[in-house]
Amino acid sequence: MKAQLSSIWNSSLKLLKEAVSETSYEHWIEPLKPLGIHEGVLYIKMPTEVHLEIIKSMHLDHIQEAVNAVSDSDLRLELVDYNEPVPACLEYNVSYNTRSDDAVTLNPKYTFSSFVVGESNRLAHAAAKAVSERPADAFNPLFVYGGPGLGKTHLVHAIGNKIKETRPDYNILYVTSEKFMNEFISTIISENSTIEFRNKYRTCDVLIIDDIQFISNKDQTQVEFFHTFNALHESNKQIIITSDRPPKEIKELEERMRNRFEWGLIVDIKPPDLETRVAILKKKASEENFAVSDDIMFYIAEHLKSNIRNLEGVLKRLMAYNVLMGKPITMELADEAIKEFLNNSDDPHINTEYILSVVANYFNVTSDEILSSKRTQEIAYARHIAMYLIREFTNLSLPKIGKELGGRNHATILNGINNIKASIEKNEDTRKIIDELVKNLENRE
Ligand SMILES: Nc1ncnc2c1ncn2[C@@H]1O[C@H](COP(=O)(O)OP(=O)(O)OP(=O)(O)O)[C@@H](O)[C@H]1O
Repeated sequence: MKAQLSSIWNSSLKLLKEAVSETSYEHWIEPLKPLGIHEGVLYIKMPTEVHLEIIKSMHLDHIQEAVNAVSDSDLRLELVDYNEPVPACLEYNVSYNTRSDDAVTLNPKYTFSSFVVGESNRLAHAAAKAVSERPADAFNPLFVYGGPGLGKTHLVHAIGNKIKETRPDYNILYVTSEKFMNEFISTIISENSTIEFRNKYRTCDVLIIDDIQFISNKDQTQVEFFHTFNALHESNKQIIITSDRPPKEIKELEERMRNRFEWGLIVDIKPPDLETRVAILKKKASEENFAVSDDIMFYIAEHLKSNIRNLEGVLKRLMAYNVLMGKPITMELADEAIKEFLNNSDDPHINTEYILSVVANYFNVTSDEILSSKRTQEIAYARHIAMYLIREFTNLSLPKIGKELGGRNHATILNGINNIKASIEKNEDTRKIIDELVKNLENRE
């Protein structure tokens, strides 16, 4: 397979050299690294974020044509971003030699200093710092949960990077639970590899396991992970876990596993507020030496609220437009880039009417009752929740929200929103209700 891979790639490079300009070839194509072929897909690693953007927008067709011309079968191309691990399907034959793994999988860019702290992630950040300073002593396990693209992986890599820096002799393993499962499956066929696998996972000093929810309905993998967890915990080694939800909401997770996750500290990361989103954008832009005006930063941050990966995506897209096509960064260009990244949760079509209907349905009342002047406790609470969600999901000003909510004044709306904000801080139930409603809003047909 390796011989086939290098022969296809080398022959493709020859064609590509003819097909594109010398500069493009040298800058963008030559540094690409073919990782492997699996089930008709050729995986190509991008050395930097800018390569990914440039290849996608300018050279993907060239590469596809060249690969088609030199291979017997149709191969689809899959671009692997610089910070993504080698796809699990290419990894079945990896050796379980532990020491080199951490260097490959911990992203050196994900550090505490590149992580922006705001209200939404303050506790998670503080806990992560404590664990990085006192592994296995502060909180064990540390369980970090939150929605997609909110910085869980970044934070746990930061712990790994910090420990690596301060304790170079530590053996740190970072793995997604999917990779853990794939490696575990491949051990089933040979006793030797089972020993190697257990050696690898049960003797490390720090195990970071990402997206644990993935193993929820995988019984055998859960059992293996349970024993791994016990072995590490008993020998006082640090375990760090991430998930898209808290342990009690992971369905089909064994009770004994759930129980162990609760031994240490469970912290969540919430979607960041506007100021934090702007601060993240500024940080990312300055890391790339990319100048964007404050107006445009705010504009992007106001439109993309629930996933930082999308914020970054817009910035990268603007960089590509700017670097490749020499386009000046304007509001219109930002708008164009934003449209490509708007997902349901940032969808401008989540409007007042829709939010009202979802909230009314949840509380088993009608939209009209929320709009009315009724003051029963339940309706007033539902009304405040609606105010809060409308503010979060739309760009409406307070007076506009007031107008759409039955002609209330802006002070009433502000009061309602502040009530919910305060309640989220001190009342677990309100936070849960908001989380559920956000899911309902995002999952609309
Ligand atoms: N507070 C932050 N400061 C700086 N960058 C951040 C922050 N939060 C997230 N990011 C960036 O957003 C991107 C997505 O973050 P990350 O991959 O850590 O999210 P995640 O929560 O693990 O998502 P998923 O559950 O989808 O895997 C990363 O590039 C990360 O650097």
